[in-house]
Amino acid sequence: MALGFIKKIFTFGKDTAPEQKPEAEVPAVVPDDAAVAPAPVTEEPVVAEERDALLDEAEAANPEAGSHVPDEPEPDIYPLPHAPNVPVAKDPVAPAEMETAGGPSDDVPAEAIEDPAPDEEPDAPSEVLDVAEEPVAPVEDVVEPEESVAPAEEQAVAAATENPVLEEAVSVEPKALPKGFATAESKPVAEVAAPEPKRTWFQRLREGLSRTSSQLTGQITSLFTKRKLDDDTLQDLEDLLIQADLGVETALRITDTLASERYGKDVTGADVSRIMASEITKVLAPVARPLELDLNHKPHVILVVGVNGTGKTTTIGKLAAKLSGAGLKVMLAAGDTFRAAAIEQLKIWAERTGSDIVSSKLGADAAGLAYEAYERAKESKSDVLIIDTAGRLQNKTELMAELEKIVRVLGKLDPDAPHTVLQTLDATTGQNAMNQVEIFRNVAGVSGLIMTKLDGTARGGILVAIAAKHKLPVYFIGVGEGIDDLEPFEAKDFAEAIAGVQA
Ligand SMILES: Nc1nc2c(ncn2[C@@H]2O[C@H](COP(=O)(O)OP(=O)(O)OP(=O)(O)O)[C@@H](O)[C@H]2O)c(=O)[nH]1
Repeated sequence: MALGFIKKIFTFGKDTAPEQKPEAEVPAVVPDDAAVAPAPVTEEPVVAEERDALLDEAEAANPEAGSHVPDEPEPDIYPLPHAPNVPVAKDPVAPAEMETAGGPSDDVPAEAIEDPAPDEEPDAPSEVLDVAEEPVAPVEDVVEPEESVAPAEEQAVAAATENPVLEEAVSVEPKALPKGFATAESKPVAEVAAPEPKRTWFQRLREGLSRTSSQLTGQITSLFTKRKLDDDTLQDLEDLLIQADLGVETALRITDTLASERYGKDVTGADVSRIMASEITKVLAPVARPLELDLNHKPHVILVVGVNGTGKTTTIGKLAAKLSGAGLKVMLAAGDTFRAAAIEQLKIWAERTGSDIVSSKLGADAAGLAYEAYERAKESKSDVLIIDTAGRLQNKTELMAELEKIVRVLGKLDPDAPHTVLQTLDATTGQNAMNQVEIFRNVAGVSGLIMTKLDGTARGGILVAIAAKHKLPVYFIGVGEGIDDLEPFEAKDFAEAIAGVQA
């Protein structure tokens, strides 16, 4: 086992092991032990100049972007342990609790950080701007110089060498990706842990989609009761499928196949469900793909976008847990500078998952924060940088312009960055998800999707219509609020759940 890897794992000391419950107060994100506290964030003049020039250039390209935020973000970096085999806490604080626990910062009026409901249009509150324009408070969280970490590191290495349990714990290959990810070189994904009993999440998926499936199968059964398959029943069936959000294209695939097999004959609900499942699987199979990481990039940058409340921050936490659990060094960037609670929430996820985090003040320039995060991730040789963004509605011109600016700034740092632009879709949304994909695809170049909340009262049919139209990869599905409730997307499972076919 490489000594260097052991050192890497224990660089930040076991005092900050991820099992620790986060304190209610925000500073709990930073290790208590002064010996592992982070180094003061100092801005090198050359870097600052380059950044400012780049941001100015990006802003000149689109003056609307970032015009409401201050020029100088003040990123704080919170190096946290990233021991790959240290189990992460199973039951994260529910985000609602997190918001309460973190609470708004004292200097921010409560109304400035109110989370707009998903369907509301979040005007940038003037209070947020006021806060952004206030003199910047001194950096609260300080990074300890690297040298001071050495004794703890040595102790940890010694402990690992003496302790067979620890030694075993650090012996897993750091680059074994979790299920659902792949690298360009090796598409097949190695499973790093025994899979959870499939029943658990699959059952939740089925329950979530049961509203769609039971309604649909009930209507189909009554449609074909004592009726042979003719043009009228086919038309009625097509209407039902379209009402279930499956889209015209897939509805026609299903009715065509049914007609070719059983025209003029008796048809049962089971016949239709079987054909539905089969045709939906054909539509979804090409998009059920692993999230491919190009680890030559260091960092591989994942930008996470989507409408408010679709599950961006939670999904980032779940992804970070999978990646850091597999030994990858992960950095998170709290680019949702619009909402104080979102920053606190991401800090908690960083601590839980042993990821590093870069954050800035509420209302800071998100593109500037993305720039800083990239630089920090590069310096610290992070494998993956995941950037959270403010939830925004697609009709908010200035907010969408800000998102464009983030993409442009990252592109200047690495022409291929962001390497993945992930959009989260809320499965309870229905048809509106289609518009969301169209618009975010144009603005941010969305390269893949994650559908969340499939454990709720989901309306998953729209994912089939989106797959048929956009053919964007669907990497994972969210089936709960917990850290492990993110599953690789499987076309057949999903299709059968929608069609109400028994597994
Ligand atoms: N049941 C369920 N809830 C989820 C899932 N994913 C996220 N949530 C919940 O959805 C709510 C919103 O999630 P967030 O991660 O805060 O969403 P966001 O997109 O970051 O929201 P903004 O910060 O407002 O833009 C939270 O209560 C999450 O716990 C999921 O897969 N299932």
